Amino acid sequence: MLFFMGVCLSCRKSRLSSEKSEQISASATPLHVSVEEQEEPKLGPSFEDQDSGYTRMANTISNMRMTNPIKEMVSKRRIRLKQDGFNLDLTYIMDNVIAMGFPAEKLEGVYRNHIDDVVKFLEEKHKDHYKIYNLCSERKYDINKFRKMVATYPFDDHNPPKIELIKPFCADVHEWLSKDKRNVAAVHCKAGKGRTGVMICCYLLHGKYFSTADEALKHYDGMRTRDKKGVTIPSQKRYVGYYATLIQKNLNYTPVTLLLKEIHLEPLPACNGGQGCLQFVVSQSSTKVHSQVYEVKKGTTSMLIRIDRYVPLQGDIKVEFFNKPKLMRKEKLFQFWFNTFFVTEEVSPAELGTSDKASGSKVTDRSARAISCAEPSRVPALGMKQTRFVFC
Ligand SMILES: O=P(O)(O)O[C@@H]1[C@@H](OP(=O)(O)O)[C@H](OP(=O)(O)O)[C@H](O)[C@H](OP(=O)(O)O)[C@H]1OP(=O)(O)O
Repeated sequence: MLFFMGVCLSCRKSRLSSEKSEQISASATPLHVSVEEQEEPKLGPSFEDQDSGYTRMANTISNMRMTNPIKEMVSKRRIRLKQDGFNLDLTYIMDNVIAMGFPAEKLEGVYRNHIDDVVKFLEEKHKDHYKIYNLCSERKYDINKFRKMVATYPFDDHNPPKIELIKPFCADVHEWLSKDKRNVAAVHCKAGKGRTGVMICCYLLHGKYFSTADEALKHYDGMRTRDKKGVTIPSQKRYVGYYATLIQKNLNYTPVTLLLKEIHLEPLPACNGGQGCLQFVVSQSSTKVHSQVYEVKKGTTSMLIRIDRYVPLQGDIKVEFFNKPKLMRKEKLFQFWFNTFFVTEEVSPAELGTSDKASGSKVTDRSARAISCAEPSRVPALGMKQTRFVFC
């Protein structure tokens, strides 16, 4: 069985939301200069191009003192680059591979890397030899600031990429880095931690810097964060593992169709004091393909969900579980991603027999496959949720 440890998705209380950021005084401007540095900072060329009062207010020590602590608070345990007057949420994972936070514009640049500071850093340190990889599906910026050296491989926050996105990304980075030994790849998403880590780890496997997903993840986690918690979401780690499998076994990914037959849940989410309604939704390519609601009786500790009409699934599959109390809004409990190509564990006749007995039907298919996933619940008290999907 596969067990993955991860952070609780619901513990996101320390977020400095964009709404909050709008309340920060416009005099708090983004600068790359550290608090310690006493001389007047030099700003990047494109920053100076902006003829606004906001820009003119930028060069004061008090502003630096104001913004760097905010940036440091927002970047939490990510390792920052503090060097030569720069103070950026940016880390070298390898000599030529950088992970960094979103190059933000306007007021968001007060609490994240300001795009002009990132431009200035890259122009100063890697002039004509940098290429940016934007992984955010939710946002973009003016690529002219980076001389149009920006490639996008978008996917959603807190989710793994589509499996088909990984190889082109790795091939692109590899081609770029192979062109000139001075070239660097600067990869970012929003925080430059989870999604960035997934893709960088895949590249580290692709480039044969590491041979297993665990080694690549361990390297990334240690380089990017002080608490060694870089890629923490189990589904994201699972996809790094998938890419490692493709490389280790020299496989070409091809979509595989499986029929979803059963879902086993243990322990059961104890919603509403042990009873309630549990809904699960299965999606493929962002389209809902199956949804069921189950009543959970008090004292039930596990559940075997039999799918009456087997659901054909192919490729990247997302399964979400919700607590759906009557007359109240449903609440997401946890979710998993897996890809059907990698569902290879054979189900023993004994396991099929057990689940079969429960339903009273007869199963003769011995080539059934299964995958077990564990994901932390979004409701912290519910802990890790172990789910097993059985296919035929
Ligand atoms: O792990 P956390 O709790 O720091 O979550 C990160 C988020 O911080 P939050 O706690 O929501 O303020 C963080 O959001 P903020 O930068 O804090 O707005 C990102 O969503 C980050 O994902 P990615 O690196 O952009 O793929 C998130 O990282 P992942 O959990 O997706 O790895």
